[in-house]
Formats: sequence, C-alpha cells, structure tokens
Amino acid sequence: MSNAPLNRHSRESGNPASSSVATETRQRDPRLRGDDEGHGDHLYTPDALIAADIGAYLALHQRKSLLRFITCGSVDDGKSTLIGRLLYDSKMIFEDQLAALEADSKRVGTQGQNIDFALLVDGLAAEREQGITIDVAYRFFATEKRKFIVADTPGHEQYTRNMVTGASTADCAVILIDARKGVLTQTRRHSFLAHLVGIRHIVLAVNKMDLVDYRQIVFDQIVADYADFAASIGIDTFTAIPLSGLAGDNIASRSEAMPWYQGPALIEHLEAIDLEGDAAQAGPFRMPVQWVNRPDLDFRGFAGSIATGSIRSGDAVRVLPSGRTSTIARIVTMDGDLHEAVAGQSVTLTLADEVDCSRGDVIVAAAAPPQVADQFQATLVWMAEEQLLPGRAYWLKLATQTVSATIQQPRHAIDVNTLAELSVKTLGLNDIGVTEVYTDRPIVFEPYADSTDLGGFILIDKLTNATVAAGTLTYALRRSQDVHWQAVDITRAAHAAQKGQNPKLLWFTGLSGSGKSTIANLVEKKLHALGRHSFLLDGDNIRHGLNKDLGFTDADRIENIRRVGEVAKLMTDAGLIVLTAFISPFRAERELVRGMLPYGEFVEIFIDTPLDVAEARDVKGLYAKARSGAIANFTGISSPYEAPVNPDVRVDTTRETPEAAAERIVEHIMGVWSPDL
Ligand SMILES: Nc1ncnc2c1ncn2[C@@H]1O[C@H](COP(=O)(O)OS(=O)(=O)O)[C@@H](OP(=O)(O)O)[C@H]1O
Ligand SMILES: Nc1ncnc2c1ncn2[C@@H]1O[C@H](COP(=O)(O)OP(=O)(O)O)[C@@H](O)[C@H]1O
Repeated sequence: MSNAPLNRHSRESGNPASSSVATETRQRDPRLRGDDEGHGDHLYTPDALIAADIGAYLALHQRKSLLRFITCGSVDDGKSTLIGRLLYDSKMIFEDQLAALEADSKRVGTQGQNIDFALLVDGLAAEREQGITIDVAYRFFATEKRKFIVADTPGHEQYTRNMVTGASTADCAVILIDARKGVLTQTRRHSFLAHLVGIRHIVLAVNKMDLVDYRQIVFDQIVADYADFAASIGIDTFTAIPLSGLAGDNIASRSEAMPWYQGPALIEHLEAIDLEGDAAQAGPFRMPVQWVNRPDLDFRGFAGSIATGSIRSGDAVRVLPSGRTSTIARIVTMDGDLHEAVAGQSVTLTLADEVDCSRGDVIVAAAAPPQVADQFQATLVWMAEEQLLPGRAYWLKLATQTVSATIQQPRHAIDVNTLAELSVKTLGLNDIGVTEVYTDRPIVFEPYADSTDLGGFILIDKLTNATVAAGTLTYALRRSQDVHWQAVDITRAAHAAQKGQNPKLLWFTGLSGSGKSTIANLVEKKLHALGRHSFLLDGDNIRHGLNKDLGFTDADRIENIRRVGEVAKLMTDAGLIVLTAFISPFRAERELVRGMLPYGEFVEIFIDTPLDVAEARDVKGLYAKARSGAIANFTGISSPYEAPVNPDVRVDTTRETPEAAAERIVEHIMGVWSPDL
C-alpha cells in the first residue's frame, strides 16, 4: 500500500504508478481508437492530432490541469459501469481491448447484446483469469479540457484503508447513490471518510435514474436527505447530478430524458472544478524544507515544495521550530531565479541572513506562523493487522518532519456506519479513533482543516517499517504549550562530577525467574563496595507504588516500562548508576529507553534463561499457576518475550553462577568507563 500521508498536495507521494501503468501507457499509445460513433460530442478525439503532430498532442496534454478523484459506492450502485463509461467515452482503451470487451460482454456480461462497461473495470478475461487483485486501481482518462486520474477502491472489508489510501491525494469524491435505494449507511460512511481525509469537492451522483423513470421527485428527495446528513458532518457544499451510467444520461453530455435538470453533466462538472481557488493555495506561506543545498561556501539554499501560499524575494520569513527570522534573498529554480513562487512549486530559497535551518524545518510567512507543539488531539485511521499499542513509540511523519511519537488510549472510536462514538481501549484494522498524540520534540503543524500538508501524518512501526496508520491533527493540547523547560544551574554533568562517576543505566531484561533480581542485587552490592552511588529499581518498589495501577496487558507493560525509563533517566540526571530488573518483554520499549539517554549510557543486560529452566525453578510458583490458567498473559506462556538481538551483556544462567555473572557485568562497565574514573 502507499505510504502517502493524508496529503492532497504532495503530488509525488500520490504516484498512481502501482496499478495504472497499463492505462497510462494506453493513453500515450498512438494506436488510440479513432471512431467517434456514439460518444459525447465535446469529448477529446486525439487521433487526428496524434497522426498530424504527435509533439503538439503531447504538449496539449501537458498543459491541461489534472483532477484526481475517487469514486465511492459499491458495484451494485453501478460504480464499475460508471468508470467504464468514462473510460469508453474518452476513448482511453485499446482497439484490441475494445474487441475483447465486446466479446466478453456477449459471453459473460450482464447487459444482453450491449456492451457491459463494468467488465472494463472489473478486468477483462485475461486479467480476471490471472486473478489479479489490487488494493486501489488508478485509471487515467482525458477530455479536451482536463486530464483525470480516478482512484477506484474495491468495496470489500478493507474498504476504509483502501478508501483512505485512494482518497489521500484526491481533489474530488464522486459518491454514487442508487436512485431506487436513496441515502444508505454506506453513503454516510463514504461521505464521512471523504470529508475526514479533506476532500473539498463532493459530487452526489444519483445513478440509475432510468430505473425510476427519470422522475425529479425521486432525485429531489435524495438530495434533501443527503443535505441534512452532509451538514451534520461538516460538508457545506456538494453538487448533485442525476444520471445513468448504463444509459449514458448526464455523463458526457446533458440528457434529454431529464429536462427538469438544469445543471452540468458529470464530465462537464469535473472539467469545471476550480482547483486554483482551493484554500490550501490561498493560505499563508509555508514550505517544509526537504534538504539543504550547499554546493560550496557561497551558496546555501533550502529546497522544498511550497505547501501553501506564495512567496516573493524580499518577503519576511521565519524558520520554525527555532523561530529565527530573515528575508528571502533569492528564489532559485532549474530555469533561473523567480520573483514569485506559489503553492505546488518546487523551489530553493536563499535567505539574507545566516540562519540555522535544516531538513524538517518549515519556512513560513514571518507575520503568520503556524503553531509548534508536541501534544495533539488527532483522528487516526488504523491500517495494520496488528492493533495500536497505546504508549508504544512509532515514527510520525508529517510533511518533511519525522519524530518519535506515542499514541494514548483512544478517547473513542467512531463507528463509520452510524457515526456513534464507541468506548475502546485500542484500534484494529480499519478502525477510526480520536486520540492524543505526544511527540518527543515539538513539531510545526496546522490543523488538518487548514492545511492538509501540515496537518496530515502517517505512523510507521519502528521495527517493521510498515505504515500502520494515517492521521489528521485536530488541535494542539493547551497544556503542551503551557509547559516550558525550566533551565537549571546544577546540570547533570555537575551532579555526576560531584559523585565522581559517569551515570549509567544497567537494564536487566529476561523472563520471570530468569535471575534478573538476583544478579542485579549482586552487581549493586559490588558497586556499593567500590564506593559508587547507585540505586536498584525493581518490580517490588515500582509495581507496588508508582505503577500499582498497571497490570500485565501489552499496553500496561508498555506504560510500566515507559515510566520506569523516565524515573531511571531522572536518576541518571542526578548522577547515579541505576539498575533496573523488569521483564521488559518488548524490544520497542527497551529501545525507547535507550533513546532517552545520552549515547552509551544505556547498558542492556540480557539474562538469558530458557523458558523450561525458569519454569523448573518456579521460585514464586507463578509458572504453575499460569499453566493451570489461573494467571492470564504470563510472559513466555501466554504473552510474548522478544529477546534482545544484540545485548551489551548476555548472561547464560545455565552456565554461569550469579556471582560470576555479576563480576563480569561490573568489569564490563568498568571497562567502558572513561579513564578519569
Ligand atoms: N502475567 C504475568 N506475567 C509476567 N509476570 C507476572 C505476571 N503476573 C505477575 N507477574 C509478576 O510480576 C513480575 C513482572 O513484572 P515486570 O514489571 O517486570 O513486568 S513487565 O516488564 O512489565 O513485563 C514478575 O516478577 P519477576 O519474576 O521478578 O520477573 C512476576 O513475579
Ligand atoms: N545462574 C543463575 N543466575 C541467577 N539466578 C539463578 C541462577 N541459577 C539459579 N538461579 C535462581 O533462579 C532464581 C531467579 O529468581 P529472580 O532473581 O527473582 O529472577 P527474576 O528477577 O528474573 O524473576 C533465584 O532463585 C536464583 O537463585
């Protein structure tokens, strides 16, 4: 699936290549079909121009604006037929494909002797037989006025994920309704998702008007019903068109069967949608910095794609998050310097002053900067089989910024069918939820409603690198803006120097009964004897106090380790050598804690005792209870343990006594201590 964030304007990330290669090549193929029979009269006929001047044909295409849209609805609503009709009417199909379509229509089609347009979309025989299945199919077609890419999302149970993927780069959503059925649950679901991902242009395509005798009253009633619902979810405007994909009414040209309808035909409307006027282009200037171009000492340019607004040389700008200000010296492009550049353009900016600015920073209009924060309310669409682990650190990518972020337990999930708010503990595949997001450093952002570029993000699993969610930031939590770091005079270096030692965090991990506490205890005794200042944190002093609200679910263990990590970090700030003895079963949280400390301070000590050995010891009788089912989620039995891949120290307790292991650990940290100790 695509890694595209919910970001309509990052055109590169909306690359339709995955499944559109065939249709894209068809478009360029000079064998494009030439007869005009039965097609809408204003549709583009490329053949004459291709034959006469292929260069002019390509140039013409290049100049046309591109509209990306998504069709929402199920096969029953006539979605495939409608897209097939659009492709057919714009002649974006091969001659041999057309022959196959005609043959297939007669053989397996559902339309008697007529062409079954749905076959064009659902795949021709050869494709069907190869069993090709795709998440989102992107199809290309063009008219005289505009080029189009339509994202066709299949309507199976992965619908939410597919639709969000397809819609993330769409300018417009065509929501299909069967005129006989009216506004259904799925109409509401599609509209909600389209609105969620920030699609600004909604078309309500009331299809199959031929089956209701083209009656205006049916159409009017559906439009009134939809308007009520649309207003309730924040869709202020939409365009309703009565049509028939099968009969071709109001698709390419206005239908005589519905003289009461005065509006445009579907293609006419799609051609006329005004993209220039979209709010994103009109907002204040923002450009996320993609990279810093520094070919020599004399030139330092900041390259990126302008997300919103426009910029001129001489304009005052601010670099966020640092907040430093300067003015634009030059706007450099491959084709020379510009005086002005606007949203969508890729440029390199140079500044009048030496200002610190690196990849991930955002250059903005000085007088109208966006916000900077590290705690947000967000809406998430969960896209992975593995469910959300509240408290787990994921990579959050927003524009050109990548930060570590944790997601809290959702405030609620949203039932996309009824829009009811559900009380949940986590999110699974296709779930949508409202939750708080905490990033490990402040990021530059805007509410998604104001900027899709600076408000849409994706979450990436740190270990598998898979995109697990797409999200939209709603607002920054006030408390994140009100909490400021207090600068202290006695630094961590001063604390450590007073104690005459380098702080360390000796992180013991292993199964229950593996020997963590036994060995950690011995290590601390040895350090104490050596005159070192230390403190041992283990389950007893933490799980009975600070963490007594936590149990043993994955989420609770994650939170347990996060808090232990924070406390241990404070203690190292105080100059101590801290020892921790927790199972800490997940790699991600051990890495999270490693990342909280200066490089080299975290020492991972794997007490490697096989499950059968720990179980045979069964110091506390817990394994027996877990086997009998009396304890749920028991590590190694009914809850996972992810062994360290490359620990700093590994202790095999089947071969090494506790005393020998402790001695070796002390030697290890002495060995890596700096010589002044
Ligand atoms: N379900 C379940 N699974 C594992 N362990 C259990 C469970 N229930 C209670 N205990 C007891 O709790 C101790 C583990 O707590 P931790 O804080 O180290 O666990 S974790 O790091 O949050 O996974 C662990 O102590 P140790 O034996 O010292 O490891 C157990 O005694
Ligand atoms: N080589 C060894 N290292 C550590 N403990 C061992 C070893 N051999 C046997 N043991 C025994 O295993 C048990 C480990 O228990 P404990 O230290 O409480 O484990 P944990 O803290 O990992 O749950 C103790 O009873 C200890 O005496």
